[in-house]
Amino acid sequence: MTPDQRDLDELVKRLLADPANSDHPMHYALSQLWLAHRELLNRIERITHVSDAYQSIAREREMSLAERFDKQLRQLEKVARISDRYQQMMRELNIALEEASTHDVLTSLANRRLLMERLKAETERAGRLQHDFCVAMVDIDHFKQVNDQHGHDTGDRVLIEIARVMQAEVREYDLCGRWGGEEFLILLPELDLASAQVVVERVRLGIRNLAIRQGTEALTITVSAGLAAHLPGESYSDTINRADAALLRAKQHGRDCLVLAS
Ligand SMILES: Nc1nc2c(ncn2[C@@H]2O[C@H](COP(=O)(O)OP(=O)(O)OP(=O)(O)O)[C@@H](O)[C@H]2O)c(=O)[nH]1
Repeated sequence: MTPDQRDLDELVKRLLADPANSDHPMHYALSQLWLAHRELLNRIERITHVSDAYQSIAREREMSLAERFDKQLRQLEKVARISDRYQQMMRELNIALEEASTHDVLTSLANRRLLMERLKAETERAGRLQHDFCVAMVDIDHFKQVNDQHGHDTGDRVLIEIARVMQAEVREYDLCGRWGGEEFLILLPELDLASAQVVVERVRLGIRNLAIRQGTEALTITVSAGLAAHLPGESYSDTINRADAALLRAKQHGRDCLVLAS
């Protein structure tokens, strides 16, 4: 509708609505004309709408086969890209979930669950292939004092640093894990007691040499450790218990040392 038509429309509406014109002899005729006019406009609008839809369908039909094929191909590519992104997201989520369920959040070391799985597998392998393996229990000395004197955040930093040294000092196929609060377990496959002792001593001295910065001072942290070689036929819990008993003796001997299990 043009602006002039709109003005005329408004004027007729006002004239018909004005009570002063209700008795005018042309009032009835004008109102009938007005209704007919509105009806006509509505019909034109509907026809235009249908015609637009029809033209768009006709345009689609006129599209060449190649164009339609291209369009469908583009749509398929889009769906494939979305699906690729979705699958990548799912893969990343799975990796993150796997990592969270098998690793300690603070130190990123193996958690107790992963340690137990590997201990079980190693015990079975040792039984099958007559391989040796050793277990070391490593516990921070007087860690409560570190927390009490320097705060929990510093305590956490100490745990992270110790984990880093452990990882650096063991071999690639050894597994370090956080067994409990300030207690760590090192699984040393295919090593006899004497060779495992060398590795665990290296870890112990590496931790001792850490010198963790705390304000102007450098904290010296020591650990005590107990080491046990898995005996043929024994369960991994028994091996851990013997390593734990050796650790207790290390604590009783004044800490900062490694004791071999009997
Ligand atoms: N900062 C921090 N502290 C922890 C965490 N887990 C356990 N601890 C602390 O570790 C300390 C362990 O204390 P204790 O069992 O008395 O052992 P300790 O002081 O190391 O003494 P010994 O083992 O006998 O040498 C407690 O103060 C716990 O709060 C942790 O994730 N972060």
